[in-house]
Amino acid sequence: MVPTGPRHRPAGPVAAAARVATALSLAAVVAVVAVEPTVGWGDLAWVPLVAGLLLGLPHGAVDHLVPARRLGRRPPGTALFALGYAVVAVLAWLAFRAAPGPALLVFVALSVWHFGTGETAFADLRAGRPVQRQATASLVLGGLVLLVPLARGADDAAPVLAAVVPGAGTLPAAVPVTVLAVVLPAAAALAAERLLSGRWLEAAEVAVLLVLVLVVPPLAAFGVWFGCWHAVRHVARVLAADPAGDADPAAGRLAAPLRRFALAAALPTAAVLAVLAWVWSAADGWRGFLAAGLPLLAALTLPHALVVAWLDRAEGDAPAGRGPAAWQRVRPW
Ligand SMILES: CC1=C(/C=C/C(C)=C/C=C/C(C)=C/C=O)C(C)(C)CCC1
Ligand SMILES: [Fe+2]
Repeated sequence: MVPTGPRHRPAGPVAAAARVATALSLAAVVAVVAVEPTVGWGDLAWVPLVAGLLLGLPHGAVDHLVPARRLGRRPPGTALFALGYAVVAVLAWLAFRAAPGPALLVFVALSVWHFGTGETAFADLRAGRPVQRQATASLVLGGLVLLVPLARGADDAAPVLAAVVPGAGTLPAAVPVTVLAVVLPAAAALAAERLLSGRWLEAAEVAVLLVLVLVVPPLAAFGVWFGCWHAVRHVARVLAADPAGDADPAAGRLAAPLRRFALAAALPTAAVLAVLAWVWSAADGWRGFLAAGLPLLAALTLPHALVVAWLDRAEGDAPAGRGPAAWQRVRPW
């Protein structure tokens, strides 16, 4: 697909998908927040976590097709790329098995970066700006949606972490306190900065996320954010890069691109679900399921984060109107 337009990628194909994704993600988060002061999540707080993790699975399922869609590659290139993707995932899984402690730290750091850059990239595209690197904002946003729930939910996460990293001691109590003391004021400052620069929707979103991570049981907060916010917004970007061209998404017709996405995502998602079903059957409750599933999640996250980082670079470096040559400069292989 060759982008067109004078200065940067037009909001066209992204705009409709981004609007729907914004509405869906905000509605889901507000609904989950509303449950807490009314009926309360109580003992069911693990449901949004596990459901959110499962719901979020397909968002990475067409990663192996993204460069092909962007660059118009033919199947042999795509097959090779999918193979490389799988090799990176297997290597990450082996690293997790060999050194779970350091691997978990790297996984959390990578996740903070991936979640934060996902937020800023989506906001840029939605506003019709080229994707820009915003390191501080990314760290703050990634910290807000992952580190704050982990810090607030340290007691819930402890048995999972103990199972993933056998023999590791408990985290000093100062760690979660420091995380909260740094990330929460930083997020409030980011909301204020966005508001002062006239980016009121982004400011409101940071405020909504602050309420989410402070009000809802922490791991449930992370689950709904992951499945209904991060994944939904990423899928919107994928729909905008629909292989059939810009016409459908640009005209706001999302059903056909969504169908093509669902078709392409079905097999990889089914394969991961089959592995997870086996993990669930062997696990003793949801904590055991998480402990066994985390290395798998981490393994899939590494190639996923790399592909999305490439996509961000492509959507920042290859502004519209420069033709395929501009895209070739940012080929991933
Ligand atoms: C450590 C830990 C968690 C961390 C999950 C992470 C870090 C998920 C990252 C996923 C990514 C980056 C997906 C890519 O799109 C849970 C399950 C919340 C709870 C238990 C302890
Ligand atoms: Fe992701």
